[in-house]
Amino acid sequence: MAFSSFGSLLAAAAVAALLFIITGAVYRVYFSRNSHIPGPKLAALTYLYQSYYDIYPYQGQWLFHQIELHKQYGPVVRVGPDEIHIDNPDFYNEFAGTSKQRRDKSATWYWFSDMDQTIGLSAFATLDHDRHAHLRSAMNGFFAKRKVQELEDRVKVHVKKMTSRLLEYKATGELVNLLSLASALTLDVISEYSFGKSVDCLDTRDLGAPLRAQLESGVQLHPVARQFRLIIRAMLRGMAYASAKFGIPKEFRKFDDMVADLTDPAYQKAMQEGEGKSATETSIVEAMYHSKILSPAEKTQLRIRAEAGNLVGAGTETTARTLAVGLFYVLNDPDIHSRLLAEIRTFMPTANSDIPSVVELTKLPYLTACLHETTRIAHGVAGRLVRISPDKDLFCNNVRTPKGSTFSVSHYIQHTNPKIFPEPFAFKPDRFLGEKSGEAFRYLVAFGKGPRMCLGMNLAWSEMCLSLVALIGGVDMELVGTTVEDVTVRREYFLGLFPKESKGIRARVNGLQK
Ligand code: HEM
Repeated sequence: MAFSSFGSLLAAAAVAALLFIITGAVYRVYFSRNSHIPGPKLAALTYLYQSYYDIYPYQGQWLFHQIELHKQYGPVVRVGPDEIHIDNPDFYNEFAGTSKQRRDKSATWYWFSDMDQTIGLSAFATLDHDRHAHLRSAMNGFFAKRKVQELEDRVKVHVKKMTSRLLEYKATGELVNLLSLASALTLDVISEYSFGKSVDCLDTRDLGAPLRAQLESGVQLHPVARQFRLIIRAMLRGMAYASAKFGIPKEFRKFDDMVADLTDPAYQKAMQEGEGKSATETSIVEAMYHSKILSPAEKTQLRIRAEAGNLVGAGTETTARTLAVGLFYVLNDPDIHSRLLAEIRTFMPTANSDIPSVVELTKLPYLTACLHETTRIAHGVAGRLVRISPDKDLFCNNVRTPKGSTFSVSHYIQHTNPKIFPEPFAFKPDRFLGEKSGEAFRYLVAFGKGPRMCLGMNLAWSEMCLSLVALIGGVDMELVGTTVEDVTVRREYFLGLFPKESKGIRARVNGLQK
């Protein structure tokens, strides 16, 4: 008798659980705040729908699936239980917000937010609009145009080293991988900017390949961590604990450990300098330590380390990929190459001449157009950018995005819109020249807009501009066994990755440029 009543109790509990799940599912799909938005029912039901394209059986394919969804459902699509994706270039400013139009970030997407580990305490990972603005204001000055110009000679030192390094390939006859070279440069520059000391990848034989591999495999964790947020957060915390307590498993924490090792001396130096130092700081660690905006709790070594780590993550592959893709397209088209070289020669008469300043180079219209077109076609940030409007509903194509809901846009989709950028997969710098260029400029958003736009835009521009001029003006090289496919984004992990089977952007160096 007791057995049978226990059995009935179990059965009743199972029925109740099932009813709960079914009711929850029906509510999610048909009655929740996003139920009026068109999209696949499965996506409305569970984020596992995204994982199918992001993790298994497909990998890094969600971006491309979104394009298909827009073809089927229109410009506003429900792509998750609480996520809406928007493909309407005229909506971009609404998406980005302003200092007064608040835009939070979503905890689902920014799974690492608030963690002591990784970059969780950085401004980038801060969900709340106002708190983000406060933390970011302590770094704005260091990345402002004037400060980047002031520190331009530092970038030039690395660019010159890169050029010399490239010329060494002539002597050995070995092919150079231009993406590895560009990544070495950007890592060297951003580490010096962040910590006051470069990691000097350009001095290593493999151009810092292990460090790059860490960064590339790190980004591939994101879709998994978004889906299994709690598990991955717990694992990372556990690893940090195990690493601190037993010194293992360090393998998984190389990047964090490297950032910690680099932050420490810069932080100690700032501490020794004491409070109230004037604004002549030479690293972001120092600038933040001496910031008058941040409170002592916001200046702890742990938090400053998160900011510095984020800068290394954000400032390396984005810029390196963009630069390498730009180099590919220029070298791949003899007309573009000779037109650009002729223009560079007006400011840099020989391969051995000094590299002009970015301010001077801004006067070269074709170079500037090549750089704009490069940022469009390279997709430095290919994945969707995600926001929440906490105070107000937003409207796009008469569809309401409820306040509090997560919504996203994708630069890749905007930059390959054929109505704005005809023949979007062709490299055409001329679209950024002349009277008809207004439209292209209006919709070019490579660095984002609004309060959360790229912090490192001026630095990235300076690195790319000086490098393109130094390499095209200084080195005679040709592509070998590299096609457009090798620079085409085929996998998206926020960064746009090239095909797995690609052998890289390879070039032969013939010597100094004529
Ligand atoms: C071509 C190169 C680059 C591109 C295309 C690019 C693009 C972007 C984009 C689109 C965002 C906005 C992300 C979002 O809305 O969530 C962003 C944010 C950011 N970028 Fe860049 N970036 C580049 C280079 C750099 C460099 C060199 C740095 C180093 C300082 C950097 C640092 C950052 C930081 C710190 C953020 C977060 C800003 C915030 O949340 O306030 N980026 N970048």
